[in-house]
Amino acid sequence: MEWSRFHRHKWDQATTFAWKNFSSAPVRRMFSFVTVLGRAALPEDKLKELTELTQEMKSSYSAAKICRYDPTRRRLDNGDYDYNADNDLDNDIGCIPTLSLEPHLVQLMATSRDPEELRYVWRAWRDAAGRPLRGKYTRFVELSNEAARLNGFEDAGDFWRSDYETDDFEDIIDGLWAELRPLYEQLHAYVRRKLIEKYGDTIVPPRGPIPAHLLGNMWAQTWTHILDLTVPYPGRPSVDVTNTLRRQGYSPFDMFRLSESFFISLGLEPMPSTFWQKSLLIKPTDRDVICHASAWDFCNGIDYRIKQCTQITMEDMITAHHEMGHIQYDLQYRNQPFIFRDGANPAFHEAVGDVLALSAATPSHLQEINLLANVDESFENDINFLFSMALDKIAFLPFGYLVDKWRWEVFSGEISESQYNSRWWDLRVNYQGVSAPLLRDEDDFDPGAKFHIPANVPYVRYFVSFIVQFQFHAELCKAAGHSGPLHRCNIYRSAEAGRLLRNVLSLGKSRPWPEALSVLTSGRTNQLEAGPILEYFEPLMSWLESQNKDEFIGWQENEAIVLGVV
Ligand SMILES: CC(=O)N[C@@H](CC(=O)O)C(=O)NC[C@H](CC1(C(=O)N[C@@H](Cc2ccc(O)cc2)C(=O)O)CCCC1)C(=O)O
Ligand SMILES: [Zn+2]
Repeated sequence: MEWSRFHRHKWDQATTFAWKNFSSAPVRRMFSFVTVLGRAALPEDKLKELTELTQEMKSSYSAAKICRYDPTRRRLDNGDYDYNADNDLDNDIGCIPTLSLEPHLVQLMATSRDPEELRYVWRAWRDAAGRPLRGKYTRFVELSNEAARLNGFEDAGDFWRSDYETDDFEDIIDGLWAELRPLYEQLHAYVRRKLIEKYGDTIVPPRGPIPAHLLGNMWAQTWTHILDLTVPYPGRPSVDVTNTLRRQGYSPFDMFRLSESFFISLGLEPMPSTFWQKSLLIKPTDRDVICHASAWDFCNGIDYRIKQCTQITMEDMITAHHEMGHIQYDLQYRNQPFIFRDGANPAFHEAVGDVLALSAATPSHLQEINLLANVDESFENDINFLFSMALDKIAFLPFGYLVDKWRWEVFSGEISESQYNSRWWDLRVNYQGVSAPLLRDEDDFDPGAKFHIPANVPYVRYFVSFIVQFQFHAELCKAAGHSGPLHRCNIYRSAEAGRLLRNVLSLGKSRPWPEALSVLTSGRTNQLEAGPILEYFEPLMSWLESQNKDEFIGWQENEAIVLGVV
């Protein structure tokens, strides 16, 4: 409470100045930030309630566990799992919940190929993590909106969108999605066909949405874990180097050192020594921690840490780059005035690590660091690589878009409490072409089963990051003197690329992000553009269109197969 009283005092002081007509633009900019108080603008008792609510939701989500799948358990006559059936543990709740999201359920959703087990895990997680939050969330929305209004915003969504400093932000996002949707639909149609080959068309509808439990991820947000079921040209060296990492005895520490060496190769900052002493890179066995990876700036120019329950997988190697990208950005703007020590906009902060990972994940780079046997640059290998990148970067786009579309509409009141779950599934079907594998109703709270909703972390930053990171990639590749297809570019060891990146990141939030984009592109543009990501995936797009020529592109909602319907 101390901090908010201090903050409020500064706020009272700052708001007494007629700062809006100060002559100096940087000073005006500083005042525009320091006068936004956020939730501390609430009266003490409501601030306390909101803080406690957020904490309760976060810890409830992080502690959620489910029981092991038991195929022998009785079934209801509609084929549904009987959650109340007694089983050999014959205690009153029928089982002891022992499986947590990380690493157990992440692993199960990625590796199980049993639709029944997947459907059980998918539902049990939502029962354990989402349902209990429903009531709390409504009160949370009320208090968040009250705080936003005290800061002069319409509602909490308006407050969040103000980070992008443009009043037509939603139109910009809609426009980018419209440009990228055709590529997403081609990928969706191809993956659906492959899943029909695996599971049959009684589970996967040939002209309908894909059931969410079959896509290798608890939220169907990235599809990299079903690469084995969908890879265009099987039997070639896999770009998923998980097994090689394990065979070579990589530790979590080694994976973070690998990521750091990429940053250093560009002339960027090494991790400070305290980073290696104080980061938590392995899930502790003696206590419950919030395993959702995170990067922390302790705002003293010395102490920076990552918390990640690291598994030895390619996914976690990429995540290590992502988290270290946050720390690198923190380091690059540490000499800015405190109020400017932030990303030019939230998406920039999310893009940094992913930009380096775009180079680090290339087959040529993986060969260079002995994680991949010699892979010839054949057409088939190119398509396999682009396809695996699309399962991450393209599959994610509609999800990255719809999470905050849902939240903005809840904050604005367009979605009332009685519509939380039905509107969530409207968006999931319309934008993602993904459906619930079993009947859902308003006792469920499926949005709550995704970390960022109980943790109150905005999400559209990832949608924008997945687009802007390709703008960064294109410009850094140009600076590195790359010629040839964009997807083969690897900026490793390029001092020129490093210098350009440093020029952008060191600005922090001192200039509006269009100016940072202008620095990145040497004045060519200051807008978010889908061109680079479309250029990167162009070879895959034409290949998919030829593969899909007899395929039904898109999905019809009424074709959805929803089990649990008698
Ligand atoms: C103090 C604090 O909170 N710090 C911030 C960072 C900062 O603001 O400085 C922070 O650490 N945020 C945590 C969050 C973690 C992750 C995440 O949530 N990812 C999204 C979306 C996504 C999916 C695929 C992908 O390749 C990239 C992103 C998800 O998992 O749905 C999980 C692993 C990856 C990133 C993060 O690092 O962004
Ligand atoms: Zn991030």
